Amino acid sequence: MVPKEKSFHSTTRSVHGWNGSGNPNPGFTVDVPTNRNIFLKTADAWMGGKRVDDAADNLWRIHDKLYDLTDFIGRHPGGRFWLETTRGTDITEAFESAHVNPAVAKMLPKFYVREATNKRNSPYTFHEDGFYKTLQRKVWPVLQRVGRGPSLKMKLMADGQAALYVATVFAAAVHASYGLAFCAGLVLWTIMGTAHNFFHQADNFRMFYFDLSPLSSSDWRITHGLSHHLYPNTLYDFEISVLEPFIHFLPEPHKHFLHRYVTPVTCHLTMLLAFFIEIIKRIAGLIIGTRKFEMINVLPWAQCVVMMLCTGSFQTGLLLYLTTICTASFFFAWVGLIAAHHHPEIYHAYDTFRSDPDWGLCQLDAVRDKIEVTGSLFLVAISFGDHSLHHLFPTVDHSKLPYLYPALIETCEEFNLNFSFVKQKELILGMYLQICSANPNPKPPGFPQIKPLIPEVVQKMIHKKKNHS
Ligand code: HEM
Repeated sequence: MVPKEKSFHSTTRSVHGWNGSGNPNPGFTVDVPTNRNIFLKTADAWMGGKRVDDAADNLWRIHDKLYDLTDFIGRHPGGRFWLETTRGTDITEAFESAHVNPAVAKMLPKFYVREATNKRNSPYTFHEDGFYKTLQRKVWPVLQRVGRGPSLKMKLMADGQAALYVATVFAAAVHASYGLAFCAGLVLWTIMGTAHNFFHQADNFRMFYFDLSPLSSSDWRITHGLSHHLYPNTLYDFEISVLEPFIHFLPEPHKHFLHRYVTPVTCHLTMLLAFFIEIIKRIAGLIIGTRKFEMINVLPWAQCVVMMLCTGSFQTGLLLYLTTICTASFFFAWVGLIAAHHHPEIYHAYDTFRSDPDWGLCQLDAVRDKIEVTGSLFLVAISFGDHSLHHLFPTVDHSKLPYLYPALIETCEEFNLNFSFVKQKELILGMYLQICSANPNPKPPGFPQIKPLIPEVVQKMIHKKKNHS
């Protein structure tokens, strides 16, 4: 039954009020994630909410077992951050997707403490004969051959973008040129896409290129890496909740008409100002003590000061900097939102949930890949291409993901899944349609049983693999 209550301001009420299929967060034991609808949505608040919902004491939960990884934090090859941050939570999805190497799971018994007494909050499964574990087994020999880390081209691209950004910022400041400040913004947008590839991996200096923007790589490791990636388009996806009330992607049956028909226009203003809102949140967090000061977060201010010093004018320097970050903000947000996740045919909370909650299948339900960028490392990096594979193997460098297509397509065929790419224009239109949508999809998610769209570069790899075997 669809609730009669209409709510414009309060998603708490709307989510609580939903009674269509019992739970807008199907499969999860918690109906509305703790802290989902608070005013100041931050990475720390999301993690704190998950700690409450997962109830893993002060330990780490993987499947139905609790582990104490305290002594392993400093020795973790992926870096301290991932384990330090996730203490007290269920890390099943993070653990399973971060490590393709089967040797890693064999280390767990050393840290075993006891069985968990409560049911896992998350519905996702990782059965050995399920889609994801089957795919992982096929992918592992490929990764052993090609490696998981960045190629030289990927590293040079990231370093080149960073150098170009610094040069453009200086040029804009020296010439007091708004045109160059706009160009600096475009370069900043591209570098953020590339740096995103690096913050998913073990600690490395290139992930800090992301902090050239007013966004923080350590926050994004949580809000993007641990939230959006592991639970895409669900109520646990921070990248959905943080946009509310400015952009509502979930097809809530009682969505206010302003959210449906006005925000598809005003969302562009939100995209333009998104970085500002982050700056304000960051300052607010520092003032009220919910955020710790990190030296790296000084980078954006330093750029602003450089622009002021070079132009000799507070106002001109500030306006130049604002031009740069508004440009980066708009392109990063818009390209991100049309990249892969939003279309009424892509799974979102409230839609009918699949009957087999294999984590890999649920990832494919919430992602679509655009055909146009496939095969170009630069376009893939700046526009979140190869996105299905990136979601399935987030710690594998983007330069290595294309090698995994034959294994993905083969596993999809084995599981009777008609994996297909889509055209970019469908995802652009889909993003706006999704904002307008208040009709949960009654069909279980999946790919349509029509001729799949596979780019030529991927077809060639599949043929090559078939010829080899
Ligand atoms: C929140 C959970 C975790 C996350 C997000 C995470 C993340 C990562 C990342 C990003 C890497 C680098 C990947 C690479 O080099 O390909 C890594 C490597 C590794 N992690 Fe974790 N990790 C987690 C939990 C654990 C746990 C619980 C263990 C073991 C008890 C573990 C053991 C390892 C090992 C052994 C490696 C090296 C793998 C290899 O060289 O093949 N990790 N992890």
